[in-house]
Amino acid sequence: MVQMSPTGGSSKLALNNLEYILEASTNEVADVVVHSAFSEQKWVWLEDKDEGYLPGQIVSGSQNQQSVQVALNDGKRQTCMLTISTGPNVEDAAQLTYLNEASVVQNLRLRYLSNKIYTYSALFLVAVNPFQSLPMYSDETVALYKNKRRGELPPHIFAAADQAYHDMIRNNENQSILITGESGAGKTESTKRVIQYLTTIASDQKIGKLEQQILQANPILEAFGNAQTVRNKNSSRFGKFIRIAFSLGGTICGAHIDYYLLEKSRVHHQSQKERNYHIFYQLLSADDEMKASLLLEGKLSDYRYLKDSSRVIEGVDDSLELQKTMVCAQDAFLRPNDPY
Ligand SMILES: Nc1ncnc2c1ncn2[C@@H]1O[C@H](COP(=O)(O)OP(=O)(O)OP(=O)(O)O)[C@@H](O)[C@H]1O
Repeated sequence: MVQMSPTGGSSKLALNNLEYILEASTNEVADVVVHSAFSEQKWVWLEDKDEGYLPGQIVSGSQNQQSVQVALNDGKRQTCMLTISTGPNVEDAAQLTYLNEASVVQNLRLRYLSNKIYTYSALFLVAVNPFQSLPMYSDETVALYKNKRRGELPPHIFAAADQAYHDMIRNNENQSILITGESGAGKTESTKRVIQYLTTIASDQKIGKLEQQILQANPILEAFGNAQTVRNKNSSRFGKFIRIAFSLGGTICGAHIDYYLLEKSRVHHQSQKERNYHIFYQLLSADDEMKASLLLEGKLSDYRYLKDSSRVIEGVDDSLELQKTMVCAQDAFLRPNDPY
């Protein structure tokens, strides 16, 4: 039974990914607390003085309305008034009082809206793609996160990289960082930030700009393994396993990139809004001399594997990209014994 009381009170309800405060009006609910939806059927828990928690189901009401009707299992219905609250904002989703999909998503959303794109979820770090350049990856930020314990500073990809580095040194064990997410989520960007962090804190100054050397392999890998898709104009269509080797003293002494699972079917079929691998468009944008040396003739529309695809990527000049690929390829051939 739901207790009725003449005094006012407030309660919380998670609905449609928003957290509401339910306010009891004077002669309605008082100690009724609706905590959270626990399924997509808008089931809610109602706190009850005698029974603890009672399951109820929202039978009418929406975000735009002032109240919702909650049906209890004993057939009674209760009207609850709604006020939208801003909801939780915690650095670790594990700290949420009510752990359900709605409150986790709402927490990520609120943090994202104030440019806090990183949030812990117990052992994991969740990154929300900001799709804009945020001033959070400077050398000063790297220095700030160095040797810090988790929790001392806000969640950050640098904190994850620092933890892996120190666990390796402390336990003398190999460490792995798994970066996963759907296409366009920001995996490649996160990988670059991990490399940036490790090469900054663990490089021997005599060796030079390690980060640049490791990332220098990117143009050639991306030319042959990346393509424009509807989700990401520079989507990696292969998996990458990057191994960074450290000396016993903790400085980087080598790096190796393994690749796997190239999306081969893209070579012969692309949808109209997507492209084949960048390299094809880059080569066809080359000057006449280079095209002749590669026995390339004609335009994109003359090639069966390219003519039905999207042609250009907004903001990308394929001939400039070709130059970067060429520099990268020449570097690789000119320095075959370079450990990096
Ligand atoms: N932390 C970030 N800061 C700024 N922009 C970002 C960040 N992460 C991702 N982006 C933007 O989102 C775009 C897509 O990210 P990215 O290429 O890393 O995704 P991905 O998960 O590797 O995708 P795919 O699986 O398709 O290769 C990037 O080109 C970049 O513009």
